[in-house]
This record gives sequence, C-alpha cells and structure tokens, in this order.
Amino acid sequence: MNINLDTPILQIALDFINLRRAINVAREAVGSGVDWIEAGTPLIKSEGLDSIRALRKEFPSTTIVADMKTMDAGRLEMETAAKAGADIAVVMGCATDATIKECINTGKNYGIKVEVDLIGVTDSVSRSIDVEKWGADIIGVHTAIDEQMHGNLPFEKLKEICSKASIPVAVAGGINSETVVDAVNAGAKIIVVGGSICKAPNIKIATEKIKNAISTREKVAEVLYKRTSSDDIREILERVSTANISDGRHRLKGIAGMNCIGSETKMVGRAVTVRTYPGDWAKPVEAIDIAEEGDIIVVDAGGVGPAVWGELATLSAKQKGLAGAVINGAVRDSGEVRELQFPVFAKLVMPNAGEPKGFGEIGVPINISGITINNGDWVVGDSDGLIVLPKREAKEMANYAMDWLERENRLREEISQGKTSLAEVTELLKWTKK
Ligand SMILES: O=C(CO)[C@H](O)[C@H](O)COP(=O)(O)O
Repeated sequence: MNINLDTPILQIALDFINLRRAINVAREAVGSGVDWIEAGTPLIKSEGLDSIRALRKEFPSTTIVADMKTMDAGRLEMETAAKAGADIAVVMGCATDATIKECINTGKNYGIKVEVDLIGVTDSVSRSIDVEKWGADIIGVHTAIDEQMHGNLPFEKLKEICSKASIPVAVAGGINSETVVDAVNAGAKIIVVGGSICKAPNIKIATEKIKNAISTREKVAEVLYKRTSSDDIREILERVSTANISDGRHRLKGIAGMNCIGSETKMVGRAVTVRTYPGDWAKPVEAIDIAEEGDIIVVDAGGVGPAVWGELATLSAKQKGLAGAVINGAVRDSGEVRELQFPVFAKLVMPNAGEPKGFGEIGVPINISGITINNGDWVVGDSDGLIVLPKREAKEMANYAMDWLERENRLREEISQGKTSLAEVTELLKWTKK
C-alpha cells in the first residue's frame, strides 16, 4: 500500500474489548468518513488476531492497522498481524533496537507498513530520527490513555518530530474536534482518534465533527473528551456523578447512610472540616464564616444528636455562597432547610438542638463512616450519596470520572438503540470470571 499524504488521514482506534461493538462502531464511522481502522490493543488482547481477520472481512478495501504494541518477538508478531490481514502494524519505540529492526524487516518481507509508537520514550525526537533511518514507515507520537488522565496531551514534541521526519507522523492521545486542529497544524499526517468517536452516542456526528475540523482547520467546540491539567476541576465534577467518580477510581467507596434534605442534591465543593461534639453547634456555625464561596462545611458530630445544624445555619451558608453541608450528626428545621434549596446531607433529623459550647476544631482531618476527609479535599454529593476526592488525587480522579461518564453515554445509546440489555451489549457472561 502507498500512503497518500495530500490530506490528513483520520484513523479510528477501536479500543473495545468486544469485537461486535467494535465492528458496529467501525461500520458507522467508515460510513461517515473515517479513512483507516485500527484494531486497538485492548481489542487484539481480548479477541485476538481474529479481530483483525473479522475487520479485514468486513472492510475489504479499508486500511487496517493492528496496534500490536510489540515489545519483543518482533518477527512473529508482525508476521501474524500481516497474515491476519493488517496493512500496518505497530511496534513500541521503547522496545529494544533489535526488536524494532526485526519488526521493520518483517514488515518489508510480508508487505505491511510498520509504525513505531513513541509512547513513553524519553528522547522521542532522536528516537524518531533513528527509526526512520532503520526503515520505519510511520512514526507515532502518542500520549497514553493513563497519562491523559493526568492532563497530558501529545503535542509537546509533535511539531519538532514532524519537522524532522520525512516519513508520515501519526498522532494519538485524547484527540478531539478541538485538538485535532493543533495536530494537523503541527504537521501530523495521520490523526488517530479513539475515545472521542468510539464513546460518542452518535458516531456519525462525532466523525463528521472531526472531519470538518481537519478540513477547515477550525476547531469545533466540544464539552466531553477533554481532560483537565489544572486543579480547577469544579466544572468536571459538576458534570459527573458520584457513581462515575467511584467507577473511575476502581469502585471507590462513598459515604453511605447520609440523606440529602431537600431535592437539591447535587453539590460540589472543597471541604471545610469541622470536628465537634454531639449537639455542640458552635464550631459548625463558626466554620461558615471561615469558609469561602463554593466550599462545603463537613461536620463530624459523632453521628448522633442533638442537632448541630438547622435553618439559620443553612441560610447563613447559602448567603455566603457555600455549596452545601454534610453533617455526621443531626439536623433540624428540615422543612425550612428544604425550602432554602440548599443541599444539606445529614445522618439524622430531630427537633432538638444542643448548646453552642465551642468544643472541637475546624480544619482538622475527620472520619465519617470509615472515610477520611481532610480540609480542602473535594466533596461531591448527589442522589446516590457522597464521595470524597483527596486533594492531591482530585485532578486525576475527575478525569477518570469523565471517562466513565463518556463510556456510559455510549452504552446507554447502544442499549436503547438496539432495544437490548446491558448484559447483551457488553456480552457480560463472556467477560465474567471463569
Ligand atoms: O493506542 C491507544 C492507547 O494506547 C489509543 O488507541 C489511542 O490513544 C487513541 O485513543 P484516544 O483518542 O482515546 O486517546
């Protein structure tokens, strides 16, 4: 095959574990303008090289890329990919020189192109020069999905690598309809897009958006398929659910047994922690004045009454622009609190308050239902309950949560479009433990 470099090529990366889902998405994407199809590494690992055979059969005239991510045994892996029907196969740039050379020679022997993926390579510019010298056909500039969760994108070295390479450069790693323009402007000839097409509820619209951005070089605004690199994660946390955050963090435990008073249950903010004693409402109320706009007062009053929070505290917190309150103890005036439409999560509701004695502390680590909360940690509440994001890990947790939200958007669409079930769509039984 010859690679036509006149216009950038759009390659879809099918990062599914399930071949049937992958083929359905590929069908829609190719029909909407995707040029090349990549069998993603998770697909090849879960369904084997049969995934390449199936794609070849389904798309006889489309270029198929096998993202083998070869690290060793270069000859065998390139040979089997070629025999399964791949046109291009991928070896890792961080593999040994011997493996990369073996892949390139095998590619030449079997008539497939070999791409060297520079994921994780420290000196990616000099590695790209070396692999071109050895006869590689494509250089892949790539930011790993896991790295994307820390806010990294593949553009840092892209321009320099493109300017030095005389073979095509492919770029991958969280490309969406905005960043694709940066990729093309930097000189990338092959644009690899996984999530922002494969997780889209509407594959046609998602593909066309990216195709348009490539051809016009104008960014098409996107709210999903973005990862934040800053600590200002409020916008993401307002979009995702506590379930998304939990799933993204390997089913992280939330705080159970706290109910929200009122219908306004979504709450996002940084914790101002308060440790007090049953019924002593002095420190919780003092904390309202210390807190800043958007914060959440999180009180540990031992999980028992009398009440340490009520209508007037709620009104004060609302007026100050706080985002909510969590009371591991009791709340009163629930009717009035509800009317104020301010999220207050509490363990108990009772009529009697205690006295403001002034014991306890503000801004100290507290523990509610086995979950530690430090002052400044992010807290998210919704109709499922509460979840805490430790401040040092919050950015990454928010990005993973967003990824889960995007995946569920796609699954929801597949379930409703196919009038089928979650088990059916995901082939659940096939992928459960044997
Ligand atoms: O090879 C991959 C991961 O190693 C992906 O296929 C590639 O990163 C494209 O997917 P996304 O656009 O979701 O980053």
